[in-house]
Amino acid sequence: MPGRIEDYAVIGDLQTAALVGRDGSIDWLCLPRFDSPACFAALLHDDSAGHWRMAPVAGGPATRRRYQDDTLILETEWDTPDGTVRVIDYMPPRGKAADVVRMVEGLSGAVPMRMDLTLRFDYGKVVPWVRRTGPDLGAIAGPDAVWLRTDIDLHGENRTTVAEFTVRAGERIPFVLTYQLSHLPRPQPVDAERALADTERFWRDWIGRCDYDGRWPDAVRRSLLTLKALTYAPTGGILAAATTSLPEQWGGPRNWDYRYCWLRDATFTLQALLGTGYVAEAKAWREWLLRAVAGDPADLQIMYGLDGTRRLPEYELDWLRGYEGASPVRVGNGAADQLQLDVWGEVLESLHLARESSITATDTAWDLQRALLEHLEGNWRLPDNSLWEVRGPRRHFVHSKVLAWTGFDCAIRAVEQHGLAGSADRWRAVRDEIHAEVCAKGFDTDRNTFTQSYGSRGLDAATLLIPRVGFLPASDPRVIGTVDAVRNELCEDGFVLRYRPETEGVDGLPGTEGAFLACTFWLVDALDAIGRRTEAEQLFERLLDLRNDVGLLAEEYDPATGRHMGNTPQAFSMVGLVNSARQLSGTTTRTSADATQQHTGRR
Ligand SMILES: OC[C@H]1O[C@H](O[C@H]2O[C@H](CO)[C@@H](O)[C@H](O)[C@H]2O)[C@H](O)[C@@H](O)[C@@H]1O
Repeated sequence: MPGRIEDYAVIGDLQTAALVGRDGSIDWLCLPRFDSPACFAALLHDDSAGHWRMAPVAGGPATRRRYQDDTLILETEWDTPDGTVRVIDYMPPRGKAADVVRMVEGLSGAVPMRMDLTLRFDYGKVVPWVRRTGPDLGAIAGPDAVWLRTDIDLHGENRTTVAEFTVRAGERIPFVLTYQLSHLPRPQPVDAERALADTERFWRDWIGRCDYDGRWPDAVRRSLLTLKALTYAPTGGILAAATTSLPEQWGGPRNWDYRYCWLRDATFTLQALLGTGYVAEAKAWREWLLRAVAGDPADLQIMYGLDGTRRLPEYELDWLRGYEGASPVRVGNGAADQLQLDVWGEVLESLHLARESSITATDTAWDLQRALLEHLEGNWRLPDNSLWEVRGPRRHFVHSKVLAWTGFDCAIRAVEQHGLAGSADRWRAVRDEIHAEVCAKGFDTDRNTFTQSYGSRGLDAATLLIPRVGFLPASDPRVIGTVDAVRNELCEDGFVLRYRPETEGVDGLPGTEGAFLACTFWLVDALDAIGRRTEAEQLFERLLDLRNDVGLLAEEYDPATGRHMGNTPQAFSMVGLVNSARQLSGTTTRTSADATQQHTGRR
């Protein structure tokens, strides 16, 4: 059975990622890309949907686990009555093929070990043919082939490949699993020791470029490494998370596929990367963005595939029970076809941010921004699905309008501060109109808080972002009132819900969900911005305590059970950690909000 969501660590090669449980089982792996069908899908069913366990014969959770320094090399150790053993898991930088290496190292005594390898292609549906070919074991079905190379004897048990062996102190026994399209020749397996050194060098070089010198450096570096692991290197696209359908509600049906590039999530990620020295990643993201959104601005999508693919049809995998029975398991994401007005603002903000930093402007980027503004000018009055991608009726969401305001604000500053050509006067008029409308229709004067949508009684954690984008200064009583309202009415045990789903049935789904970790980081930032530093720090420390043993956060947290919920590891959450740490450390924040504050003398 799959472990708790917080039991999983991630390893990856910037094209895909595997989740490794505390019991030594890889329960999630899509090959060859993040968004390919999984060949290990036990996470969403049970072992029979594919898994790869490497553990002492007695099994059970590891005694301790850690990443090797600032790398994505995972070390899992068991102390057993026979001795101590370590399994080192890593995915070397991608050469011709994807490799997962599991190196079993004896630390003391002689530990009896067992390996169980159950390969099931197409998310657990397809049982491959498994054949021994020379030193390799090949598993082939349809387009896919996976090869395992090891010197240890293998045998079959109930459609699972098993190895039983003993590892003695000082021994290192490698198992190398390699993916290849089935019509291609058997791949050259990597040399496990050399691949380990290459993997270590890659991550050390990468983290060596980090210029973060604020507080909580270990937590920030681990978050950055995780964000990098969620980057699809061939295109520069940034994923929301490595998994699909980990539930936001025990038992479902709030289960979604996050293995795609959301413009919103990636914009937040870009801010975290740019603010910590990773300009190359930000450049790659901008180029990805320009390619993905090329064409008619009316066709801008809120999310794309890793390579900019537009069609992401949502369907259900009815042969999988779902994580702890939370069904359905979904692949694809219907939110791709939604109208979410904030995305125009976020794209404009991220391109502005790139311009404000050391990334050279291009004519193409400015042409795109002008086209997006033109579209937004004609459409900002429409109701939409909001950043929360509600599946209920469209509404006039306050956050969507605020982000539309942000889009115009960024463009006006591009003209005023960078001398770019544009209709600043017209944009100023639209910006002011949006501002006036939001303050008139989206603010509840009786309760002194912004609401989720015009005329609604519901609250929305996204209104915590109002001071961040510079829509109102943090000192404005309406901002302070909103922060207090969120703190008092939208928190469970101090952790922030996105909104209360039960209010007005806003998202069109049954049931409720956990606390949203990104929103809780936004509360940290907002508390700090309004001068309540101690409260902000206390909440931040509580969030740090929610990280699992290897520093990862899923999307949500359930205060009732103390468990992670939702897809993992999630960029939104890890970004929240980085940005809050930066803010509480007083490190320079290159967001447009800062530019606004400098520009208008606010704060
Ligand atoms: O709550 C319903 C929606 O949940 C998902 O969206 C959430 O995740 C996105 C990726 O991190 C994020 O950008 C968005 O703001 C979140 O609400 C799901 O992808 C949607 O299909 C679903 O409607």
